[in-house]
Amino acid sequence: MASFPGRGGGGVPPLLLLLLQRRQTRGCSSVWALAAARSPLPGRSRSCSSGPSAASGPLPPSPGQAARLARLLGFRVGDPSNRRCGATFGTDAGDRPARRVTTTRVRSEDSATVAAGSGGGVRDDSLQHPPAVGGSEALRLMGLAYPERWRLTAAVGFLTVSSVVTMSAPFFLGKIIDVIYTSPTGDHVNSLTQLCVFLSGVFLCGAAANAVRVYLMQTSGQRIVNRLRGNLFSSVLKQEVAFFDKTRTGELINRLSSDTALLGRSITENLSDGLRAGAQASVGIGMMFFVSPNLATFVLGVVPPISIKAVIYGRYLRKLTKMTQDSLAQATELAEERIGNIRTVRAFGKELIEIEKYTSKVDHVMQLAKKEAFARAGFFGAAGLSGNLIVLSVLYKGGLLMGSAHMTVGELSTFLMYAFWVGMSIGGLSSFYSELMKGLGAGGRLWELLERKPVLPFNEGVVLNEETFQGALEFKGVNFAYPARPEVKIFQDFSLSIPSGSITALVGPSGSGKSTVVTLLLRLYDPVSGTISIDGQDIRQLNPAWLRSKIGTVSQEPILFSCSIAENIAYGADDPSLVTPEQIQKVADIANAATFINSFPQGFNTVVGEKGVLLSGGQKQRIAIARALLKNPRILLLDEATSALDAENEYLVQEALDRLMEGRTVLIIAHRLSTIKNANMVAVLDQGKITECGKHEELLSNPDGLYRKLMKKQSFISA
Ligand SMILES: Nc1ncnc2c1ncn2[C@@H]1O[C@H](COP(=O)(O)OP(=O)(O)OP(=O)(O)O)[C@@H](O)[C@H]1O
Repeated sequence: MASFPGRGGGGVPPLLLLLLQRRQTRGCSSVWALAAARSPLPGRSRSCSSGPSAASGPLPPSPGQAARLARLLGFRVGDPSNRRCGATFGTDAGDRPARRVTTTRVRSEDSATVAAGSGGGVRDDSLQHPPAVGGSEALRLMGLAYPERWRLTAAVGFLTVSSVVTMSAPFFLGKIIDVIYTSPTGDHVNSLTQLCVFLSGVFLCGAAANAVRVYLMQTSGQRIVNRLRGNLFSSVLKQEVAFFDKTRTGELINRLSSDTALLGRSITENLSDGLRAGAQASVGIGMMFFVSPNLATFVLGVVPPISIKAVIYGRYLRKLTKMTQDSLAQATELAEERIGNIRTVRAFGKELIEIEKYTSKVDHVMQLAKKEAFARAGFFGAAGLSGNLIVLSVLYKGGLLMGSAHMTVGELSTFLMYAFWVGMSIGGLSSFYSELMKGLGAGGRLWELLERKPVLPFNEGVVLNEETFQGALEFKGVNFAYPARPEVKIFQDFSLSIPSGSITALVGPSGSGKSTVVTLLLRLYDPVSGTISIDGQDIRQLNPAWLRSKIGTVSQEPILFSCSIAENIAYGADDPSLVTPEQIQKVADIANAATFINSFPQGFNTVVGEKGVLLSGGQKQRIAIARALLKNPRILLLDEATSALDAENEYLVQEALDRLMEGRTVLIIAHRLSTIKNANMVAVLDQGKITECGKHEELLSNPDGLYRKLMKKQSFISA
């Protein structure tokens, strides 16, 4: 039987060797290097980091990005096998009975459409800069965690159990080493077995407690994030359209995906990691003093100066990392925009120029990354060296203490293990702090959005009597400028009266403000002065949601959502989930859409692709008309298609529009002579006001009128 060296014997105990090996296999060449490496560097992966912790990784792609990526990877966007909106229509799905169409309940699709269309442009600076982090932010964070208080309390309980086990392990392992080294041969087997069995039980409890803690923390974090995302999305969708004019869509998506995850993680997993690190660091330091005050004083004299240098270096690294990330973000932004608009890039033949632009951006990323790699290499080299020197000096000092019978081999092992834990925990604490600050910063940006009151009300105000509602429209002395460009006056003393049940054609030069009339009627913006009324009631008094439910719109290029044709049509109803396949079939028939829809293999279940990209212009128009028919609005706002539809398509769309217009108050931005001729009244818009108004023939008879000039320009008349 092998004999073990006794007390004060030379050589490193096997457990120590194991410990040293373990540290090295974790990719860090010393305890302190590992601790320091964990601490100051942003973007490092951390333990238990799935779920909300995904915040520190790359953002998940938006639906638009996903679709674009899918196309790049060779998937057909809209392929039923990878579609996202999966409602089936009629009995197409085999022998299953017809199912009702289900879509999210959102009112006024066209207001959403206009909102989406008007996005981009000026950045809302308030969303760019995170507000200063203060005590109120911390309180709000706690408020967010409040609904999860019982889960979190239980998690903290399990955390305590697992930490106690973790921190008692070195003590007992030291005892085992002493038993091995000091008990007489034969005797130590019993004690060793007993201690190992006991410790296995303790470790098992610790492992179970840790597993439950991780589960509780992760689920609580995800629940908080989900609640936060729901509230945020609801707050964003209720904002006035001018808000979207000033705020980038990407900015909002970032808030929804990244900031919410960061915040959720910060108050659950990160908090739990921080608490554990704090407790373990203090217990560990206490135990180091308990095991050997002499050695503990020596270690605490050596480590802090090295740690301070590591922190300073870490900050420099963090700055470099941020610069690299910013530069990468610019490259990604360029790639996203160009790939998203590949048709335009292709049409202009700018592929090579774009590749060059992207390459130069990526080269810049490379230069920064090289600098970062150099700094990181130096950091890890220095950290590894100092860590190893610390371990060596502790071993040297500990060896001397063992030689003078002030320490046993087990105590030295215990001491080293506690030192290891303290190093890890201090690293964890500094990482906790930086994550907490990130979370608080993200929180600051989120509160702003969450608490932002829309300038225009969303769903409050007067609702008119449905029975007597006529839908007569009137603009009186309206002055208007878009909030994003207040200095450009679009309307000045604009007045127009549209009797109920009549068809009014609005004509005017490009940019004169025809579409703006539609946005004002939908109350996407309020006039600066003057009134817009419906049945004599100022629309500012009306409930905007009710008002929009009475107005149907069909724009030149209707926006469809990336789900089935049936779902797109059902979107027009107040509650799409109540729409039956028969109703959809009926409006599709009236809109001259049923024939082409039924010619698709999937019929009404055909997925139309992002913004309806898989359909032709005329087909999209007819689906939009069917959607408007289902809405059955009293007032119709139409923007006639200018794009050249082929004769057949034009006839079908026109016939569908004629049916749609029957018995409603219609304002039509007219581009075709036949529409203008059939209108009850033609209004000519120029330089912010209505300059002429009357029947086609009356206006034509004015030789100096703008109307006549416009007709001539469009070759509707010859002289
Ligand atoms: N969201 C917006 N923010 C700021 N300015 C806008 C916005 N939307 C439109 N404008 C500006 O308002 C003016 C009127 O635009 P509008 O789209 O109403 O004209 P239009 O007569 O419909 O033009 P077209 O016949 O070319 O479609 C234009 O100068 C345009 O640049």
